[in-house]
Amino acid sequence: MKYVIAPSILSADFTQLGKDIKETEEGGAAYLHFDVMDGMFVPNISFGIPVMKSIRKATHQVMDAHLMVQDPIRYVKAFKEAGADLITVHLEACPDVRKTLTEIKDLGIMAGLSICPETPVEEIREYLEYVDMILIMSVHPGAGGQKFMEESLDRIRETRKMIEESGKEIDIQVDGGVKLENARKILDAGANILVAGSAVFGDNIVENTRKFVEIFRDYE
Ligand SMILES: O=C(CO)[C@@H](O)[C@H](O)COP(=O)(O)O
Ligand SMILES: [Fe+2]
Repeated sequence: MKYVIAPSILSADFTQLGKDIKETEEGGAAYLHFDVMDGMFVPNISFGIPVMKSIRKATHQVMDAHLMVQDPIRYVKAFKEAGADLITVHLEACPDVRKTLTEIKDLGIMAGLSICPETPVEEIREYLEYVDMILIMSVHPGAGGQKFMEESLDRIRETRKMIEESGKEIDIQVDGGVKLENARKILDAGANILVAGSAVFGDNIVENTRKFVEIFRDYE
C-alpha cells in the first residue's frame, strides 16, 4: 500500500501560493489537496476552477480535489479539465451518488467518496465498487485548523475492515486535525493518505512535509 501526505492549500499563504506548493513538493508530498467550498454544502466559500487551472501548470503533484459542494456532478468535468487527477465528492451532497462517481470514472480520473463525522460508515459499503478512495472526515467540513475528532479512529478501522471484506484495493484518506503527533495512530487505524493543512503550512513547509514522509517509512 502507498502512503501519502496531501497538504491542504487552504492553509497556505495565498500571496505566495506557488512558492508554498513548491516547498510541499520538495518535502516529498505526492498529492496536493484542494478544498473547494461552495457556501451551500458548507457555510464557507474557498476557491475553484481558475485557481486549480493555474496551480496545474506549477506542479506535477497529484491534484486531489475535495469538493464540499452541493450536487457536485455539475462541476466534475470542469475540475477534470482544470487538472484534477482525483475528485472526491461527499455522499451527503449527491442526489445520485452512483451516477456522480461513475461520471468521474468515465472522465478517466480517480474517484473518491467522503463522509462527514455524523454519517454512518455502513452507508459507503454499496459504493465501494465505484471508488478509488474513501475520505473519512475527522472534523466537520468547512474550515482548516479544527481539532481531530478521536471517534474517527473507530470509523477508520471500520472502513478498513469493510474494504478488506470487499477484496478491493481502496485508499483511505483522513482529513481534519491531522498532526505529526497523531499521524501514527491514524495510520495504525488503517488510513494511508493523510491530509494536513495547518500542520504543514506556515514556517518550515519543507521540513513539516518531510517529517510526515519519514513517519511513512515505518509503514511501507
Ligand atoms: O476539508 C478540510 C476542511 O473542511 C480540510 O482539508 C482542512 O483544510 C484541513 O486543515 P487542517 O485541519 O489540517 O488544518
Ligand atoms: Fe479537505
